Formats: sequence, structure tokens, C-alpha cells
Amino acid sequence: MTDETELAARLEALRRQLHYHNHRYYVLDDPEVPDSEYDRLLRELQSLEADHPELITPDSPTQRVGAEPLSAFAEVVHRQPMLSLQNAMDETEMRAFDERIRRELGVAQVAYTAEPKLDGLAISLLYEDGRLVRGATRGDGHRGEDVTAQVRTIHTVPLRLQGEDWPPLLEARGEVFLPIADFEALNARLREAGSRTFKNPRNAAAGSLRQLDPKVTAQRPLAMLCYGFGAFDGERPAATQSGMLAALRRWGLPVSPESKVVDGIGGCLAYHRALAERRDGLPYDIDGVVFKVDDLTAQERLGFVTREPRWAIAYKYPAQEALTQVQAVEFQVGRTGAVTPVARLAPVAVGGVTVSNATLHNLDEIRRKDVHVGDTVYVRRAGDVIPEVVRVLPERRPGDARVVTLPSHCPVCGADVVRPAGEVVARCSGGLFCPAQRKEALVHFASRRAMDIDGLGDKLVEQLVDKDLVHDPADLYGLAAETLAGLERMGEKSAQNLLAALEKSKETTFARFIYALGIREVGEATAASLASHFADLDALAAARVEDFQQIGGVKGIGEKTAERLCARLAEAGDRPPDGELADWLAGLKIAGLNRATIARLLEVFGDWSALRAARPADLVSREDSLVEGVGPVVATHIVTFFAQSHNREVIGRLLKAGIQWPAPGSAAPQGAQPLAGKVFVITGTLGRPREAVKAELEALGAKVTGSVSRNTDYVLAGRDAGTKLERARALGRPVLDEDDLAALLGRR
Ligand SMILES: NC(=O)c1ccc[n+]([C@@H]2O[C@H](COP(=O)([O-])OP(=O)(O)OC[C@H]3O[C@@H](n4cnc5c(N)ncnc54)[C@H](O)[C@@H]3O)[C@@H](O)[C@H]2O)c1
Ligand SMILES: [Zn+2]
Repeated sequence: MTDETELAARLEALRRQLHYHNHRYYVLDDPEVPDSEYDRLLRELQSLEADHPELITPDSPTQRVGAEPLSAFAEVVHRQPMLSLQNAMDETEMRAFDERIRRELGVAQVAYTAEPKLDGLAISLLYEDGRLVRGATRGDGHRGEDVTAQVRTIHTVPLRLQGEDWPPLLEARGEVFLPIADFEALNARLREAGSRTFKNPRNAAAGSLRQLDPKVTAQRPLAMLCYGFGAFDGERPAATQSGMLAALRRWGLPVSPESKVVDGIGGCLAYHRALAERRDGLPYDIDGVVFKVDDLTAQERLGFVTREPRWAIAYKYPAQEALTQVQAVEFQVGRTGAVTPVARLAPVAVGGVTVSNATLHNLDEIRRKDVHVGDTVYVRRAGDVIPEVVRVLPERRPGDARVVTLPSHCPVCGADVVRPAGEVVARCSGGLFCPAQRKEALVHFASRRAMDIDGLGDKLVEQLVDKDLVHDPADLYGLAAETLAGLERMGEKSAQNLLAALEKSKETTFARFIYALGIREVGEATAASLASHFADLDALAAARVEDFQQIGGVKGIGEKTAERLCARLAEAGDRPPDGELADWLAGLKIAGLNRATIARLLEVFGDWSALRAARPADLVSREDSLVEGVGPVVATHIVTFFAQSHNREVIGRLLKAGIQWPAPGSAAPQGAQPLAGKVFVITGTLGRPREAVKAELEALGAKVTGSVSRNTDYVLAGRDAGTKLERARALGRPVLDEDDLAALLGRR
């Protein structure tokens, strides 16, 4: 191949790619690659064309602005073309621009208007006799799309101009954009609805404005700011760009409050630098600063080139989006045991910093975005938002790309990783010994409502762990006075105090101890329920998930069906013959009661009399928690926790260190035991801590159990009592409130 054919092929390839990307960006509002990638291709084409001007074709992307208007919209021919802007990527290019302007104008210093370059899409607003008659997109610069109905839905666009001195015809130009927060909210909404999300606020703004149905546009919180004017009939109210902006503002058009006149290149650079400092905090995306020669006569003298005015420039900021490769996906374990995936990226500059990690949030997110190790991804870092993998380019996926899977074991400690059904977050179950969770576990263990170790707060835990003196709670009980006294802000005295507090903490209650273990979702109340349900720690540690649940009622029967069935049974006269009970029930044609359900119903309530005696609550299918607050998810957390041999080992050492609690019932005093032999169940919220009530009942000889059965003598029900109360009623067991109990004990 000769050099010429090679060059021609390259030019052709670049043009083809740029046309393709233009279409995705301008027509579909769904770019495949970030701007940095597009700009790289465009710059390559520009430099090849500069070296070989004879090869420039009129349809080359370097010769045009935007893309042709979408035929679904009516076409608008602009009275004055809507152009693009030349770019400066760095200070050198910016200085070169200023030098050229000064040379051509023959002046020593130029005044420029400066304003942020909002990243949205250009809009032309035509006002005739002060009324908005047309809104149009830029399109290819000559022909745009008529979006009048859509523009009318933008609150900041005035439908009528204010004041008197506006010209009979005015074309205002500005940028339609979507603030970052509204963009995030819009994407969240779209994601929830299962719709396609937008890659960035610019595409979201363009996609929202270019909706055939203006009702959709009306639901998108678009904003608009004017930065100039196009067609203008009549006398201009000012001789400068800034004066014209002031006039637009006076007529009620929104103009950027950041817009300002700066002097010379020094003023430009200072403005650019100052705005860069604030860029991350701005509520909208900007991709640079636009500088325009302020004097309108000078603008006219400078004129235009093919696709851009010669009197304006966009001095760009570093791109906030880039392409890079996912080199690995690692899992990090947080202080609370949450296992989160992090993408390790080939380092890439985004938004002015080098990014080499991006959070992937969780496994669902990885699946939704379909991220594989080896993928080329589109990363975005804008505002204060942490770098994010926006999407994958599946067409660039290498053959050896790997699917990401959740590790079965914690990468830090090796304990099982659990992710209960329906939960998004996966967690390490090695709470008591996982180094990642060490500090959190120790602080919790020592906290007042857990083991109540006075003087052992965050700061001290921090030191003990960082100095490698303590790895798990059991190590606390082996600390020596000399070791402690040597720590920062610890004297002899406080060391002695801490040792005393540790000693004192050894006398505890079963409930406190369970709570102190820091099992996921086992709070104080649940720990108390567990302590009253299980005889001892061994029983708790040996429990299986099923041991926390009790299946009640009849599977498949809901509340409505149960009520209807009971009503029909109550009004039924003759008892059907035993063998025909199933057919008879089917003949009732009760919704929700099919043959399979009937078969199960008869398994539980064998005959006619049992069935007649049943109340709706007895029939409704349910999975009761045997232990208050312990549903299937919490049960899974408890079982997995005790399944970790390291957790059990730490518990063993804690007990060996001397931690103990009174066995249930052992605290019973010798006095009168009016409740001897009575079986109580406590449910709901009582006026006093449940543990205290329980202790009192036990002191009076009662046995307190966790579930209601026919053997239950009394159910003590507090506020918001749930299934246990229902069950008590269904089984006809006496229910007491706290006043009833006091009366029972002869205290009232
Ligand atoms: N990712 C892709 O596939 C892809 C494809 C095509 C274009 N692009 C991107 O689009 C951009 C090129 O588009 P362009 O030709 O519209 O140029 P541009 O967006 O860089 O600059 C011109 C535009 O700037 C806007 N603007 C904002 N503030 C302004 C102000 N104060 N004064 C004047 N104009 C202001 C106007 O809408 C104007 O049309 C590049 O950033 C390019 O990377 C990306
Ligand atoms: Zn772990």
C-alpha cells in the first residue's frame, strides 16, 4: 500500500467514525464514547486535513456543526447560523488566541466577557413583538428542529418579554441544561421504571428537550441561561456583548450570574482559575469558560470561519468522562462487614485527577451494568460525586473477559460471606474476629448497653488495635496494667480503672452478652428475646434457621379467604358426610380455596367439628417468629455467625476469661411464689424493660417462654403486640395487660 492510499483510508475511517458518533450524540442523545475519545478522533482528522488541505471534503465532520435535524420535528431555518466554538485546551492555546485577537485588532489589551460554558444544548428563542414565537435547536447550524412546544414548558423561559425597549424581532440564544441533582434524580426514576438511563446531564437535557411529546419535557426540570443573541431587528441597545447581556436580563431573559467582563489575557486566566476552584461545587456541569470579545464592532471585524466565530473561544476544563479498562474487581470489607466491589481501573485522568478506582456499589449494580473484568468502561467524575463506572462498551469486550462473582469468603478474614435473600448488601459473618470490623466490634462490645466497660471508648480502641495489642474482644481481658499505662493519655490510675471496669463487666446478663457479640441485626430487644427463648448459649449456638420460625395456619390461605370460609361454615346447616367434606368445601366456590388448599386444610383441621371451631386467624397461612424480632433474615445472620469457628473460638475465650450471667430461674428468691408453675409469654412493648418484667415474673415462680401454645397460661401483651397476641386469641389463652397483671398479683 502506498502512503497516499493509507492516508486516504485513515481519513475515511476517521470520518466514518466521527459521523457515527455525531449521530449517537446529536440525534440519539446517547453517545457511545466520552467526549475525550471523540475529541481525540476529531483532532487527528483536523491535523491530517491541515497537512493535506486538498483532501478536505465538504461533508467532513471538521466542516460542519452538529448533525442534521431529526425529521420527526418540523424544520427551522436559522436566520443566522448557529455556530460552534473554537477550543483552547491549555494556557498556551489560550494565550495564542488572545495574541491573534490583539494583532488583528491592533490593540494592546482586549476586554472579554467571560462566563461558564454550560454543558447542555444550544437553543434559539425567537421573540416577535415581545412574544415567544419559536424555539429551535441548533441542528447542523443552518437547519434546526422546531421545539417551540417543548421550550414553552421550561419555567425560566419567558413567554413574553418584560419592559418596553425590546426590538420588534429578537433571537435570544442560550443553553438548555439539567442541574446535576435533577439529573441524578431523573436517572434514579428511569432506572426504577426499567427505562434507559442517560449518561450525563448534557444527554439528559438534550433527550428531554427533544421529546416529541412536550408533556414528557414538562416533567423534566430543565433550566436555561442566555449567553447571546442572533437575529436582531432594530437599534441595538448596547455596543458591547456585556451590554447586550444586560439588556437581555432587563427583558426578563435568564442570564448567568457568573457572566462578567475581564481585562486581557490576565483577566481571562484568573477567571478560568477561580471558576475551576468552584467547579466541583457548582450545581450544574460545565466544561470550560467561554470568552468573547466584548466590543461588538470588533466582533464584526473579526468575523467567522467555517464553523466558528473568530471572536470567541471555549477554554476547556479537564474532561469529566473518560474511557479506561477494568483490570480487576476487588471486594472491600467495611467497618460493619459490608462487602463492596471496587473496580481497579487502568489509571485515567478524569475531571483533573487521576482515577484508578471506582465503586461498583454492589453485585446487583455489576449485573445491571454487566461489568466484566477486562471491559472497556466509561467513567465519570463530576461535582462532588465519587468516580463512577457509567457503562460498559460491550463491543470492546475482549475474549478473555471474566464475569464478576461475589466471593464466598471474606477477603480479609476468610469467614463466610452472606447475602440473605432480598438483601442488596453482602456481609462478612466474622464479626468477632474480622480485622476489617475489629474496631467497630470492640467499640460495640464495650458500649454501655452491651458489656458496659467504662473508659473503653473509640480513642482507646483505636490505639489498642493500631498497636496490635487487641485483635478481638477476648484479648481485652488479658490486658496487663503496664501495657495500658504505656498508652497515650493513659496513666497508672486510668489503667487501674480500666482493669477494674473489665473485671466488673464479667458479671453480666445473657441478653447483654448476646447483644455485645454484635451479630448483624441483633439489637438490644432482639437479644433480650433470644435470651428468654433459649435456655443457654449452647442452645442458641446450636439453633438452625427453622428453629426460629413456626409455620402456622394453612399454606395458601390468605386473610380474605379465611374470613369467607369461616362465615360460610358458620351459616352451614347440615354437616356433610365425612367422606364428602372435600367436595363440599370445593362446592362453596370460595376464591382462593382450590383443591390443593382444601387438601392441606383438611390435613390440619381433620374433621367437621375442628373446622367449625376454627377462627379466621387459625386458618391464615403465616410464618410466625418464635422469637420476637427474629424473622428469616435475622435467623440467617444468627446461624451463620455461630457457624464461624473463629467466632465460636472467641466466645469460648470470653467465657474462659470469666464472663458469666445468672442462669434463668436461679435468681428466684426464696419468698412467696404465687406464680409457681405458670407459663407466661410476653409480647409487645411494655411500660418497663421486658427483661425486668421477665425477671420479676420468674422471681414469682413463673416460667417465661417465647411462643404461645396450648400450655401457655397467660399472655402478657403490651403495645403493638402482633402475631403472638393473635395466636393467643386463636387458642383462647387468657391475655393480660400490665394492669391486669398487677391486679392478678393483688397489687391493685
Ligand atoms: N461523545 C461523542 O460521541 C460526541 C459526539 C459529538 C460531539 N461531542 C462533543 O460535543 C462537543 C462539540 O460540540 P459543539 O460543536 O457543539 O461544540 P461545543 O459544545 O464545544 O461548543 C459550542 C456550544 O457551546 C455552547 N455554549 C455553552 N455556553 C456558551 C456560551 N457562554 N457562549 C456560547 N456558546 C456556549 C453552545 O451550545 C454552543 O453551541 C465536544 O465537546 C465533543 O466532544 C461528543
Ligand atoms: Zn471478614
